[in-house]
Amino acid sequence: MENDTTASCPIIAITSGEPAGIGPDIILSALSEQRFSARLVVLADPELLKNRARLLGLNVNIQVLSSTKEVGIHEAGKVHVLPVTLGKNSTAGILDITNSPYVLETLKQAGEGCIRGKFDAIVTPPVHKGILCETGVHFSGHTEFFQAQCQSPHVVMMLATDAMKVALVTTHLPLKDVSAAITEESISLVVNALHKDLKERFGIAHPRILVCGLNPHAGEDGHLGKEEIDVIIPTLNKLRLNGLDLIGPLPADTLFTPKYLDNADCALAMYHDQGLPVLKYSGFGNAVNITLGLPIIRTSVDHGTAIDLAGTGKASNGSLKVAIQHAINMANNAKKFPK
Ligand SMILES: NC(=O)C1=CN([C@@H]2O[C@H](COP(=O)(O)OP(=O)(O)OC[C@H]3O[C@@H](n4cnc5c(N)ncnc54)[C@H](O)[C@@H]3O)[C@@H](O)[C@H]2O)C=CC1
Ligand SMILES: NCC(=O)COP(=O)(O)O
Repeated sequence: MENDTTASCPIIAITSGEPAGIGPDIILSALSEQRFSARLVVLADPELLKNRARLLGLNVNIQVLSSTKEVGIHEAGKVHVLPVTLGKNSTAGILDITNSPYVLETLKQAGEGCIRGKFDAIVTPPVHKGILCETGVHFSGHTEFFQAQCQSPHVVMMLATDAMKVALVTTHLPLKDVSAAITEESISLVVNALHKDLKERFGIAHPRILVCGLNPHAGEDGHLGKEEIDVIIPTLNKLRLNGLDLIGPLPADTLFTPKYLDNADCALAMYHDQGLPVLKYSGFGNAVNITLGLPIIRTSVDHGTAIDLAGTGKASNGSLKVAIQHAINMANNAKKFPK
């Protein structure tokens, strides 16, 4: 019976994130404080976790495994680790380029394990994009990393709190490049992927999506920008012919008000800083970041590496707990309704 229960629990891979950031701290505290109904395995250097637990004064039982077959159902205070070796001992709060290959290796192993069915989902604590880029690789985010690894034609970044969901047409793009990236193709791919996953992964039978304009006042009839008239409105009209329930484009400053949000399932922003500040204002510390459109399940936290808090015990683990729980729920749903 115990074995049946164990086998039916999803295996969730948790990467360590940037070793000098708060990733190790929040993994240790979250897995100590709460029991999750899943087999959790952390891809990390065991010494990093042991050192950080000592620094934080956390009494955690860190068990190093050689295979996922050894992972039992999570118990509060126990951390199962599949070892990945750091380039160099990491000091909390001090970024070191020597450890960038380690960070990328944890992501690579997590993605490969998920693609091969060894893991049911990945949860990623934050990485520091800058220190990864300094090795010469272009790393703009986990979203794009897993998109490339899974060879997915298009993915969608969506952040969610209990109160709202916000998805993005463009992800980590310099602002000067956003307008050119708002095309019929990009909007259609994102809207279709979002609609599909809201139905299949979130059980929303008829998703209603609010769509932001790009310009102030959604272009004010073309007087404050033409992207709405030239691209966004015609594309939404075509998508509506397929039965999609799309409201907009609405001016982003009024879309994010209860009148609209209370009557829709998700808001779609045109770019990162149009949508995410609102979401973070409403629920920073308790939101989840989910990559839609991948063949695998990936969730993440709503915050960055918070280098200033690493090793201090002041980092909140709220978002990581929400990200782990979402990954478990999505993995259980995927088992119930295999594609
Ligand atoms: N999922 C990921 O991998 C993400 C990575 N990042 C990366 O993180 C790095 C730092 O980014 P910042 O813009 O400084 O954002 P940040 O989220 O690391 O820090 C912003 C502020 O929030 C505080 N904060 C962040 N997380 C907290 C937590 N769990 N508990 C309490 N306070 C918290 C920090 O102390 C700081 O004052 C960048 O390299 C960025 O690219 C940012 C967002 C997500
Ligand atoms: N603001 C969210 C963010 O930057 C996280 O990006 P990703 O690493 O999840 O792609």
